Amino acid sequence: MSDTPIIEAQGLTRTFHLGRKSSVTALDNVRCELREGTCLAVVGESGSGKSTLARVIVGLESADAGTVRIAGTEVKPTTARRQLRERAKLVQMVFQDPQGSLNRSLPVSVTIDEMLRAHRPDLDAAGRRARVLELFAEVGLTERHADAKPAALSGGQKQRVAIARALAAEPKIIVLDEAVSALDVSVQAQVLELLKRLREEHGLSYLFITHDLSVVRDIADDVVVMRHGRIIERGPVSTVLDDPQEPYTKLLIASAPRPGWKPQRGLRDALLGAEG
Ligand SMILES: Nc1ncnc2c1ncn2[C@@H]1O[C@H](COP(=O)(O)OP(=O)(O)OP(=O)(O)O)[C@@H](O)[C@H]1O
Repeated sequence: MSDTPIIEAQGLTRTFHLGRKSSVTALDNVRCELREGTCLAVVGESGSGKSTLARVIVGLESADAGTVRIAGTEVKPTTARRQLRERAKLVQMVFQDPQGSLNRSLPVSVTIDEMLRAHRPDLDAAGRRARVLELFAEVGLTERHADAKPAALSGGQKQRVAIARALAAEPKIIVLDEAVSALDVSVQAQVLELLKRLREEHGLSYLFITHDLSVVRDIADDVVVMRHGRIIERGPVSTVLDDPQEPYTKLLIASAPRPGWKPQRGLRDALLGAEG
């Protein structure tokens, strides 16, 4: 772990105009830092701006104001192939639904092969095949999985393929947007263990978007809490989750399911009305 930021975002603001009179400020003067080799979780209710923050940070979305520096270099949204490739070398994204990067009529290894064609021009077809199998082994899958079509794999296995695909670019950072949210609890725990191991082995840094506080406790070092496009609380996970200062964070924690938890009537209303 280190204190050197690998991502530094400052003053990020993004407003979506929905019509002549209506608009949503998805990001409102957001500042955050991801320290190299650590995992920063971004939590908050649906619509609080988590995905927009992730998309602006990786350059998929533009900001109206503010700057993002990755490994010391400012990144801007671009459609230029060369710049996109350079960006992808630094930062990869894994989404909630791995299906998006898989072609249902082709073996799942094809998605990794495509990534290697883009990022490892030094490899010929045999070299890429060997690397594909190495990457599958790294995420706990076999040659049989590599040659299967998406429909033959479980949700957890498809998410492992998505992680292998991200690793194929040999990035420094992986942005995971609700990447374990669709998995059932035991599969989720296995994928989280895999992510922890890969972080150690490859010295990766994670920006981890989630609404699930138990996942935050499991994998993250630091956390930022978002509400209405703003970061309202930040700090080490144990400080923020064990001793929250903001009423909204307290309600977020109180409303999170845990063993013995019973839903409380009106808690969500209280959450929505809490002062941030
Ligand atoms: N392309 C877009 N066009 C219009 N509004 C958008 C767009 N993207 C996001 N928004 C709005 O910006 C706000 C923040 O959305 P965002 O997806 O970042 O939130 P989130 O915290 O990731 O939510 P969720 O957990 O449901 O994915 C929401 O009000 C959303 O409707």
